[in-house]
Amino acid sequence: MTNPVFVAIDLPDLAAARTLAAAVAPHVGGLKLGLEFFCAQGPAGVAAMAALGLPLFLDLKLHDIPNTVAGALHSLAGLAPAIVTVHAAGGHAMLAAARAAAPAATKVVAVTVLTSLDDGDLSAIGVAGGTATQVARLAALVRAAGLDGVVASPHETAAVRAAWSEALIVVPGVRPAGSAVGDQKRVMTPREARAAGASVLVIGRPITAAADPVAAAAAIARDLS
Ligand SMILES: O=c1ccn([C@@H]2O[C@H](COP(=O)(O)O)[C@@H](O)[C@H]2O)c(=O)[nH]1
Repeated sequence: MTNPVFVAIDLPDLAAARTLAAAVAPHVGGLKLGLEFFCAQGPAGVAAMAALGLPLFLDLKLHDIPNTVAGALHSLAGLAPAIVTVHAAGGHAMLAAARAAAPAATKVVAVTVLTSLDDGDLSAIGVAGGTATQVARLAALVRAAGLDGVVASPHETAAVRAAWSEALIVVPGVRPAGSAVGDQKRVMTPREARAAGASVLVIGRPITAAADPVAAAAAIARDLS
C-alpha cells in the first residue's frame, strides 16, 4: 500500500522546512505546503521543496472569480504540483475554470467545510443544515464541475465515498490517539480516517510539533500498514 500521509509542513523558514521534510520523508507519502510556507517563500521555495523528490500538495485554497483562479493556476503550472486546492464555495464556474487551467497531471480538489468548523460555526455564517449536509451538497457541486475530489473531514468521508466512489478524498483533521486536537473540530485517528475511505491523510502538528517528528511519522506509518 502506498503511504497515504502527506505531512503538512507549516513553517515560514525554508531551511527549517527542508530539514524537517527530509527527516520525515522515509515515513510519509508526500509533502503538503500551505499558505504559511507559500506566503513566506513563494514559488521558488516550493521548487526547492520539490527537489526533495516527494509528491507535492500545494494547499493554497484558491477562492476568487473564475478568471483570477484560472490565472493563478496558470501561474502555478510550472511547479507541477501533484495536488492543488480551491474552495468549493467559489461555485461551479470557478471550479470548472480551475480544473481547465491546471495541468492534466495535477489533481484539483475543493475544500468543502474546513475541519476547524462545526455545526455552530456554519450556523453563525448563515449556513443551515450542519456540516454533513453542507459537505454532501458541496461534494456534489465539485463532482459536477469535473474536479478530481474534495477536502473533507474524517466525519464526512464515508458518506462522500459512498456517493462518489472514484473521488480523491483528502482528509485533514487527523489525530493519532492522545495527540492534541488544537484548532481542529472534526477529527479522527489515521486508521479511522483511512477505514472511512480517505485517499490522502493530511497530518501536520502531530508529526511536526512532536518531540521526535521522525518517530511520530514512523509510528503513524506503522499503524496504517
Ligand atoms: O479543512 C481543512 C483544510 C486544510 N487543512 C490544512 O491541513 C493541515 C492540518 O494540520 P494539522 O497540524 O494536522 O492540524 C493544515 O496545514 C491546514 O491548513 C485543514 O486543517 N483543514
